[in-house]
Amino acid sequence: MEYRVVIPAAGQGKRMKAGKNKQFLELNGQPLIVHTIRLFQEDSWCDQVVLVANREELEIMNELAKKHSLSKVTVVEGGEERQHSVRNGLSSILADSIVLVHDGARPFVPRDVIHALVQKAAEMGAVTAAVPVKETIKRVLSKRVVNTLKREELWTIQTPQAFQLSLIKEAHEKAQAAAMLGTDDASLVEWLGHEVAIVEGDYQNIKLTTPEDLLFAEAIFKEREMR
Ligand SMILES: Nc1ccn([C@@H]2O[C@H](COP(=O)(O)OP(=O)(O)OP(=O)(O)O)[C@@H](O)[C@H]2O)c(=O)n1
Ligand SMILES: C[C@](O)(CO)[C@H](O)COP(=O)(O)O
Repeated sequence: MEYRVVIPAAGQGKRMKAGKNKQFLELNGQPLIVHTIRLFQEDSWCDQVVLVANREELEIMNELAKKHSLSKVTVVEGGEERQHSVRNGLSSILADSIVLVHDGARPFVPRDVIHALVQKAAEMGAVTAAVPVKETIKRVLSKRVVNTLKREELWTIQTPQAFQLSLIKEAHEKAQAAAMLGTDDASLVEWLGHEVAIVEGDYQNIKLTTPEDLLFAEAIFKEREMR
């Protein structure tokens, strides 16, 4: 099977407090974004990697791709919010196909999860990786518990999310026209009224968001080296 992937990497990484875009943080000897791109560069099913970068980082991203022989990469400019960055990335893909959207900040997604998503998207049009919530989740207002949610119905949503290109483009265009902002791409498809399937992801598929996530990342690299 074939797919393309859009990788939004045009954030600021403010919560990481690294003083620079976290995509450039060195992890296990290579920048975070290089680890993430490699997942797709090395996957024979992947035809193209659309890397979305900040305007002032376009050149450095192109240089990184060249230096690390990431030949599938095309770099495009990002936007104000993640959603705008993904929309820009999608608009650079013309031929209808299966497209994945995957955060630049998630370097650990396993290949079998990627392939399961591609297959499910071909069948259903829209699918996201997710893992069951492990903790008890309560709704809280003004530091008072409102109620306890049914844990068996709660899933933590990850990327990749996989779509038929025409469907996710329609969702993004309509969301843009209605000024609707979602924290992920699947929520725009839900908002259109289209069903979104779940493929079981992986608890190691963390998003590097805050400084303690770097400790978890180091541990995952170590564990993988020992396999
Ligand atoms: N305008 C934006 C904002 C985010 N992203 C990307 O979307 C992914 C998930 O976002 P997040 O982890 O929130 O990254 P940042 O926005 O960089 O982090 P922060 O919110 O802490 O500034 C990241 O790979 C980030 O680079 C993007 O391409 N364009
Ligand atoms: C897309 C995402 O990674 C799914 O968990 C997440 O919603 C991104 O959210 P953030 O607000 O950019 O951290």
